[in-house]
Amino acid sequence: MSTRKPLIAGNWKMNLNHLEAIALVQKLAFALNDKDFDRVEVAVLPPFTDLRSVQTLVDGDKLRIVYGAQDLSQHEGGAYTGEISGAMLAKLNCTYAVIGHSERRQYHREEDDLVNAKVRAAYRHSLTPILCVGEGLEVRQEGAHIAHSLGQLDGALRKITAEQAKSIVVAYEPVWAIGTGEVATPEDAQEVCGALRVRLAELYDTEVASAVRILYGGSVKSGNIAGIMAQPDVDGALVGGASIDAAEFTKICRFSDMPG
Ligand SMILES: O=C(CO)COP(=O)(O)O
Repeated sequence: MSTRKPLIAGNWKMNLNHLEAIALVQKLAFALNDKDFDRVEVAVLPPFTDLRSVQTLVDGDKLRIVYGAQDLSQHEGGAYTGEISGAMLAKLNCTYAVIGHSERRQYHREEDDLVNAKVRAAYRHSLTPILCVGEGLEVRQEGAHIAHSLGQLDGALRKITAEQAKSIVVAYEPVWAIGTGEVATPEDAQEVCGALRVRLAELYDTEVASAVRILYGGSVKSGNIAGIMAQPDVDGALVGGASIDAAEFTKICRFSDMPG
């Protein structure tokens, strides 16, 4: 039995303004209790414009929900119009920063070098990266999904020390399962998550490999979370669409009560 605390993280993507963000976090705080937070770490990942409001609410009401950003700049500051720095996110007490999400790789042409630079920027500001890896449909059909995901992991972790790597969160998100309703089977998720953990042991050591939390993401719902969480190398979920529905996200956080 692993000692890794499960993490259920809601990636809101480009949904909900700051007022809607407050309403959703309030609903989650009302629905979830101390027993839930003892069992599972619950994180929300709202748009940048919501973070200050979420921080104020979490601080003011001493909520046990943690939060983070969906991206950050690799730069420290200066003439980078439209970018948000790690220092700015750290000042808002963000715990996490999502890095290398497939939507950024696809629509913003983020490659492994940039992803690596962002991972390093996150560590400079004591933010925990939620590093996303995962293959598209063609790669899966060729049977190259493991090599592809491991390649993205290798690329992202260049120059990252064992001490740093120990705290990273890796999210395996097969692109063909994102927002499509096409969920990978629990065995598909385990196959790649297990391979990612073996690679962490090769890149570092077994201490790092057994400390790192590896999440699955892609059409996670209350109806499929239990089977996914039953896999030995899956330590949580990165939830998209279902994370902006308070009742549904609450059920996902209570995955141990859901039918498998
Ligand atoms: O991309 C995802 C989370 O980062 C998954 O999105 P969906 O849960 O909407 O498929």
